Amino acid sequence: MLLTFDNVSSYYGATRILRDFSFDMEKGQCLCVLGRNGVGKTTLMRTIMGLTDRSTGAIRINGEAIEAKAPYQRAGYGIGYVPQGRGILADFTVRENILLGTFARKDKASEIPEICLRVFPYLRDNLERRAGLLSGGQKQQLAIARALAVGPQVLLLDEPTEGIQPNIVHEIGEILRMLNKELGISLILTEQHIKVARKLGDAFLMVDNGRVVARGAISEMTDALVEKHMTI
Ligand SMILES: Nc1ncnc2c1ncn2[C@@H]1O[C@H](COP(=O)(O)OP(=O)(O)OP(=O)(O)O)[C@@H](O)[C@H]1O
Repeated sequence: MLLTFDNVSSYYGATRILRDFSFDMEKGQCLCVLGRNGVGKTTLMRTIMGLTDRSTGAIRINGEAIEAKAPYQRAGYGIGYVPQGRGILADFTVRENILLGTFARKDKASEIPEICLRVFPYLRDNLERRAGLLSGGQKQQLAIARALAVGPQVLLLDEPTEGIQPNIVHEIGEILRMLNKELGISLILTEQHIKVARKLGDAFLMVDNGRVVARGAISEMTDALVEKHMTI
């Protein structure tokens, strides 16, 4: 298994957000994490990276326990993170933003890895542009490029299509599909667009109130399940 969560609880202060959370995912899969706002999807991503205040239970990457590792060490296991809101540094150039991703690499590469620019020609042609000047879709490309600079075996994407113009949602979806199916990078994504989830996902995880309430192959994600756990 690429990633395993075994009875994980995760906390902000004394508040437990994830509750006895268990799942696993195979290498090469695209896993879609679904659920209403506030149920703990972002907290799941942050728990994988070690960014919540505290967690209990076991987290394994390729069978190796990482729950005691610091966030930068987890990145070194090949986990790239595209946070909600993207976390782009507006005053830095495109080049500088991508280079931030390389700091977590084990080989300490100081050049922009070729893959980042091959996937995103716009970024290749605008390396010295200030990142704050980019459009929403271009900033999302930059956040994905920065995560790719880690050299990831798995990419965590928190609402990659949020705040992006409808015509660009499709484009981001195509890029993610290519990373997953052609380059073999595993994906974990939270997604509000059920259509995008159904198109990209191999497996799903439905979350409600900090718990896994359903999981399985994406073909098993019925409309009834979506209705029950996603409509307000
Ligand atoms: N830094 C924090 N400190 C305390 N509580 C937090 C913190 N971040 C999130 N929470 C709480 O944890 C719960 C889960 O939030 P989380 O952001 O993981 O949900 P989500 O499913 O990703 O929702 P959204 O789609 O709105 O981002 C919420 O009740 C939220 O108020």
